[in-house]
Amino acid sequence: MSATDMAIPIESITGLVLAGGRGSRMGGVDKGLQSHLGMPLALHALLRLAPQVGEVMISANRNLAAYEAMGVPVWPDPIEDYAGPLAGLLAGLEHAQTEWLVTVPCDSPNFPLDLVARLAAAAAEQDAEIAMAALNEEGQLRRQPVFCLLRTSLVESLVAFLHAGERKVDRWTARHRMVEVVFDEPADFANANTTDELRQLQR
Ligand SMILES: Nc1nc2c(ncn2[C@@H]2O[C@H](COP(=O)(O)OP(=O)(O)OP(=O)(O)O)[C@@H](O)[C@H]2O)c(=O)[nH]1
Repeated sequence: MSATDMAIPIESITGLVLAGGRGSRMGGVDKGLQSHLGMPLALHALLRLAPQVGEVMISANRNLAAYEAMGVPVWPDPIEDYAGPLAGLLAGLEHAQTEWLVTVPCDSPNFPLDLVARLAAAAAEQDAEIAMAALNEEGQLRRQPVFCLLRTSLVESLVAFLHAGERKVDRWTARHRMVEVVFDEPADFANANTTDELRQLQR
């Protein structure tokens, strides 16, 4: 079996676009709704993710009607005050009807078309509960917690973690069987944190 064979059936994976952040490095705007090549950034991520999974959803905390207009379910964080991407992940885990959930951020429109297949193949091969992308940047591996496939049965573990006031992704994933999946083209994961970075994505 090649590394990109879908070892976990596509129908058993829900895709979640994380768009619930503060966007403070972009002046507090709703990043997912910023225009990129004529479409909201979050819609790019959604359209790229949809063929890789069985169903898709969005995690957002403001302008919910604008996200709902993208035609998929939209869930606000179940924890207030912008607890970070883990809070969006919790919304996804609570609402997904499938065995697996995969997340992508709204601000990274060019992620690989085989992202989910590669994460799923690694999770199945290693019998892992979590498969997380890691970028190989000149020999340094940098984990990408927002590009992550995980079993939805982890929901109770995450609820307990967040309700204990914990917020650090690494501290939570360390409690579970996790496999890192290395991607060698960091440019595929370029994202827009600032207005300048958004302009650069458009080149
Ligand atoms: N649901 C949810 N998503 C979040 C939250 N914080 C960040 N995200 C998402 O996680 C991804 C990475 O977020 P960052 O770019 O690090 O954070 P941000 O809040 O969007 O932007 P900054 O305020 O500039 O750090 C983006 O897709 C965000 O929308 C949150 O509190 N809830």
